[in-house]
Amino acid sequence: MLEAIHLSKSYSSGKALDDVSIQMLPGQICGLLGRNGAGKTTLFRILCGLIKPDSGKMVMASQRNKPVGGIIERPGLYPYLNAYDNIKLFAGIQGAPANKEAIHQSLLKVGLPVDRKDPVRNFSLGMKQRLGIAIALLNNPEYLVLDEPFSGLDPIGVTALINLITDLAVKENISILLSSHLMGELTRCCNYLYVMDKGRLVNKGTTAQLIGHHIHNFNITAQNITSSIVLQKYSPTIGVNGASIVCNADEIPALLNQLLAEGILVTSCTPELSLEQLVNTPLL
Ligand SMILES: Nc1ncnc2c1ncn2[C@@H]1O[C@H](COP(=O)(O)OP(=O)(O)OP(=O)(O)O)[C@@H](O)[C@H]1O
Repeated sequence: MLEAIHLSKSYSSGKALDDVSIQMLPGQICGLLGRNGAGKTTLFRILCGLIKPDSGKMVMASQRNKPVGGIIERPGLYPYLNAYDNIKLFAGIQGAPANKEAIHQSLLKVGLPVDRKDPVRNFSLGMKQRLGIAIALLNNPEYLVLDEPFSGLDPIGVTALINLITDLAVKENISILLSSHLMGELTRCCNYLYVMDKGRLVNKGTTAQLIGHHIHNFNITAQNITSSIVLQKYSPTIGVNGASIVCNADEIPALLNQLLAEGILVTSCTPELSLEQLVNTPLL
């Protein structure tokens, strides 16, 4: 387990981290949510050992030399080298195995082709993220931190990266911490969420707990939803293919049953996720 305990950090611009504590359990995928300037990157820099906190400490149960790997902001790649040579170079710098077999394994682990010979400047953003992750994994870390990994990716790229992250946590038993200012992506892959605002931790809990406590807007898709009587008690906003309602998450299962009994076939029911709700109504 990795524990960051009461971390604080100030810059000349002010306090970037104020008494922040988090935990990462083996194989857990944690999300760190926060608006721009919330302090996410500062926390990641401390976790990766790039800067020291003014106060607080990190406690890690690990036998490894370099237990934390990560990408802060963008993966730092050599754009004029191909993927193979990038890995070879970083493996050399980090003292990791740099033979052909090890490099091929690194590429395969993140779903990159082993035979692509052109420079990485030609790669899509998603491929560059994968290569960055391969480099972050060179020393077999137990903890991986990824700062804004979904930034700039299209929905297919986001889904592919979520699949890779989930695979790494399950198959390699790596604890992963991801940051984002968007809730949608994090709730799709994280078991546990931390919410930061102005350098402070303002909310935390399992993803299900946070959705259950804080999300009250739901979008229901069903073609014949306008004919529902039961939905009227929620004063729905009716759209072309569905309706939006405000209710508690624990009312949803019964409502879906009632809609089915009315002959309304719901094809999706999605919580409308909002960072504002998590920041403004803390659970801590
Ligand atoms: N090297 C630095 N020198 C001075 N101030 C800094 C430095 N790095 C960060 N800050 C300030 O600390 C605060 C937290 O910044 P940080 O980058 O950690 O937030 P963030 O949540 O990662 O934001 P973003 O999503 O915009 O990257 C901000 O007010 C920022 O301006």
